[in-house]
Amino acid sequence: MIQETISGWQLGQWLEDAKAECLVLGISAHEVHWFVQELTGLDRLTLRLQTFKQQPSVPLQVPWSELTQLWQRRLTERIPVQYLVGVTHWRQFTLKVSPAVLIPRPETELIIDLAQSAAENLDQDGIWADLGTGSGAIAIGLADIFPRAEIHGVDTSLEALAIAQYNAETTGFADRIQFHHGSWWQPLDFLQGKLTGMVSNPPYIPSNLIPTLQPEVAHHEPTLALDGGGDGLDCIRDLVETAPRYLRSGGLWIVEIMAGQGEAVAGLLQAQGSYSKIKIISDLAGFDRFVIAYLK
Ligand SMILES: C[S@@+](CC[C@H](N)C(=O)[O-])C[C@H]1O[C@@H](n2cnc3c(N)ncnc32)[C@H](O)[C@@H]1O
Repeated sequence: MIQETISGWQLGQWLEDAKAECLVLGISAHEVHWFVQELTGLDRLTLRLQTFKQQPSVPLQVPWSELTQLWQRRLTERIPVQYLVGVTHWRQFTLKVSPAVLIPRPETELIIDLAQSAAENLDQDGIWADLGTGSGAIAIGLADIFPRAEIHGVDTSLEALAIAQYNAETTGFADRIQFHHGSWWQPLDFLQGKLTGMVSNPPYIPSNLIPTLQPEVAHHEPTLALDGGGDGLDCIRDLVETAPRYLRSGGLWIVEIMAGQGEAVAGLLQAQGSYSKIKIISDLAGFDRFVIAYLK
């Protein structure tokens, strides 16, 4: 609901100041536009071309005082802008986020395309699982690319599952995705041997690295979503060991990993003995980012 307006000229002045503050703190100046875009009715092009400066009044979705206070919290507390505005954009979706969920990352968008191409010769109408669903992003992406598939999303966090459910509803996929509370496969016991594919972006950061991450991540994103134990591979080890019981023969196993973990994860899959066609896949920046395998 529009509660207030501000003159285009005043907004222009504020934007200039906010961008200068970003420069000092090493925050991308794009964030200011993104922040204003979410909290006003202005679109990206209008902000970039600054045509709003001639507008006598720009409508706001929150009072001006609240908008500026939120921005101050961005700068002083290093709260991610997505948590401040309550949404993020991921693939073609606008997803609700809160500090209860990891902010879905642009690099994770690729896992959906990978699942699609890796599943070309599989039964795409089958049953798919997104283990560690968080905001529900991957489950929603899978529902989108596999229009007749049955999707299951699992998380141990009830707060995350409430957000995932909300996102499934607002994106129109609620009837295609079932969310379950529990640890990895445990709530999917009834699907043993039936899964066409498992897609997961599990916690994979080594515990001792978490305090060294940028403050937006280390202080504000849920540790449950980040911490992969001593070497970062605790959850992945679990998924390597347990997935063969749930995947059907030929079923797909895809996991997001951290740069440098590719060889170790491929080694775990190899040693487990039930997988074939194990492949490490790099992201657009050229770092190990995903590992794919198929159940023999
Ligand atoms: C890295 S986040 C990924 C969230 C989302 N899938 C994404 O890609 O944006 C990892 C998720 O795994 C969940 N998680 C951690 N341990 C889990 C477990 N034992 N069983 C199920 N989910 C778990 C966390 O709550 C978090 O939502």
